Amino acid sequence: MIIAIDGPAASGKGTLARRLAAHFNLRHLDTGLTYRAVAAALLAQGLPLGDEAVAIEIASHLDLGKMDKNALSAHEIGEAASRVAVLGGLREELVRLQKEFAASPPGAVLDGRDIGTVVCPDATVKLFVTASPEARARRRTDEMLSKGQEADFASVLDDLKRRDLRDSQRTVAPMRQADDAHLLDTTEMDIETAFRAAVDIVSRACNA
Ligand SMILES: Nc1ncnc2c1ncn2[C@@H]1O[C@H](COP(=O)(O)OP(=O)(O)OP(=O)(O)O)[C@@H](O)[C@H]1O
Ligand SMILES: Nc1ccn([C@@H]2O[C@H](COP(=O)(O)O)[C@@H](O)[C@H]2O)c(=O)n1
Repeated sequence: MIIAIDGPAASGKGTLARRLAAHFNLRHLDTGLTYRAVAAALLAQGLPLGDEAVAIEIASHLDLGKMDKNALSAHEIGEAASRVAVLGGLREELVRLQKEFAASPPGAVLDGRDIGTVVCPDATVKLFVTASPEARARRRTDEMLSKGQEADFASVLDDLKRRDLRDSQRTVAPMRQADDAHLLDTTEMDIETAFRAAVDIVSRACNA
């Protein structure tokens, strides 16, 4: 079984993907980390984020099992990831790795922006998880504050909106809801309610 989850930044897709993977005994890949890992390596080497040849080289050596979520979670790395994510050749290389991951038994949950449309177009079930920009900014601000980081709601909201616009308007594999994806709007749902709704969608799709 493959569960494809897409949605905008801080919509809660990663939280749902992790919990669904545990619930259905599947492996999980946060594909955003692959873009973040490449962006972080370019930043660390002081190279321009548009250097596609080096970005592809970095991607070709990426070990999906060694991506450090904590180290890659910084706000500025998310912004840089969204800039490298417009590079078509880099996407080809990362999508190749992501498809390989998805193809290994016993199945997997992948979350990102183009899982239902490009990486796993034949997924067993697809979810497009969203929430209002304000709800997402509130969640991200609270998350940053709880980690002892500085966070200002208004600038987090601006950053989210800018990143969503870039992700949905790029030419290659823009973020969009696949035609056959189930929309899950979690604006008014807490994590538990959203999880139960997602399990319900997946269970019904599997029994259909
Ligand atoms: N339904 C919800 N209600 C309240 N908070 C939530 C909900 N879902 C997730 N959160 C919280 O919101 C924050 C963002 O969630 P998460 O990291 O899962 O989003 P994401 O879509 O994977 O983000 P990104 O695209 O940046 O990786 C986390 O702190 C998470 O605990
Ligand atoms: N399948 C994907 C996943 C991510 N991206 C880009 O990476 C950025 C960071 O992703 P997070 O999920 O960790 O926030 C994101 O803004 C996208 O630009 C992508 O293009 N495709």
